[in-house]
Amino acid sequence: MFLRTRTLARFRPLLSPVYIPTYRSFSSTTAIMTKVAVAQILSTHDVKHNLAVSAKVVRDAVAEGAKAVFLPEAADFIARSAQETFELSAPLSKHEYTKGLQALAKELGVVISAGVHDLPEAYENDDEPESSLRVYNTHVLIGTDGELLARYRKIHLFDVELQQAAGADGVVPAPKRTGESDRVRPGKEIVPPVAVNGLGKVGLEICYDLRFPELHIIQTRLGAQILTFPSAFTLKTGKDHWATLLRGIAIQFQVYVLASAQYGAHNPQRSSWGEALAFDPWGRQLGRLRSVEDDGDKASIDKVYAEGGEYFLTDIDLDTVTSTRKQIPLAFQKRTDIYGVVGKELPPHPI
Ligand SMILES: O=C(O)CNC(=O)[C@H](CS)NC(=O)CCC(=O)C(=O)O
Repeated sequence: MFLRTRTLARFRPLLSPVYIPTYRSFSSTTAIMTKVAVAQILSTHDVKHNLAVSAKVVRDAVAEGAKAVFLPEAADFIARSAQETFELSAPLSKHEYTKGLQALAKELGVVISAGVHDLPEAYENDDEPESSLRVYNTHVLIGTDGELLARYRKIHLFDVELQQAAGADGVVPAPKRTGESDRVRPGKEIVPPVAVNGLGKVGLEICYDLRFPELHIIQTRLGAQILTFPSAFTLKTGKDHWATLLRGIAIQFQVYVLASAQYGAHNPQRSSWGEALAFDPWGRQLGRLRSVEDDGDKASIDKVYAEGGEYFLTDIDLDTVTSTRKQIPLAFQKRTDIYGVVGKELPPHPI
């Protein structure tokens, strides 16, 4: 009893029924549809080029009526080493790529979401040792006046060892290690969803975060109606996990899911799966771009991508959030009396 009371008290702010105002207005609102673009590009270590490609995507999408454009993780660059990642990174106030997007957002009156790499501002008290080369893997949301609406630094880092398929000779190569935390500092905060005109409340996540439902729970309890995942998925996990996880999130959290993606070979050591996707809160697919597997001839496709990105347009209609949540009222059926242990009290998963 004591434990349960404490647990509930701690989570009380997150348990308030944040959806109620939306329900009240359900029958009286007329649908407001907002067109958005979900993009995929092939970033390299050439920041100027990546900015030019990103800007072209944004301009083209806006010309077709997009009010917001979603660019992928690491849109500013994908570097060839930790050293290069550090050298190409800067505090956001001095960040060439982000400032370029801010100027563009203001010029065109568009909202832009993008993944970038940043370093602490001079005033920030960061625990990282002076000698560290690690940067933040950051999602910026830029408003129509070019202002920074939010900055979310990725909290879950992609430290994994993926088994590789056997080669033609039957020999299984050593597992492929990706140590994102070798070059990235973990973010320390969840950013509450950002209210954006016409889009409702936008929750900011990044790539690997999508595997951590705790973050989606918190984002949706705080009111998120859209969850955004700028990403750069691996070929192996892109093939088996990417689309399924994203659709599952849309259905389980009754949100729009917008997942922009990196596509193709960034350098000889590193490729991304692509397949930018969007789902509505019912789980219907709203748009999809190609994965590298869709393209037999990777080299020629990469050339297309090196010259420009791709995007699809889709409409966000907040009534779909409301109607989905009204039909299947998950938020009101939570058994928080039973699963109050989810969170800090839960012991680590025994391997
Ligand atoms: O390195 C950069 O500059 C940008 N960061 C990334 O590309 C990150 C870290 S390596 N990629 C992922 O999180 C892939 C997750 C993934 O593929 C999965 O969850 O299966």
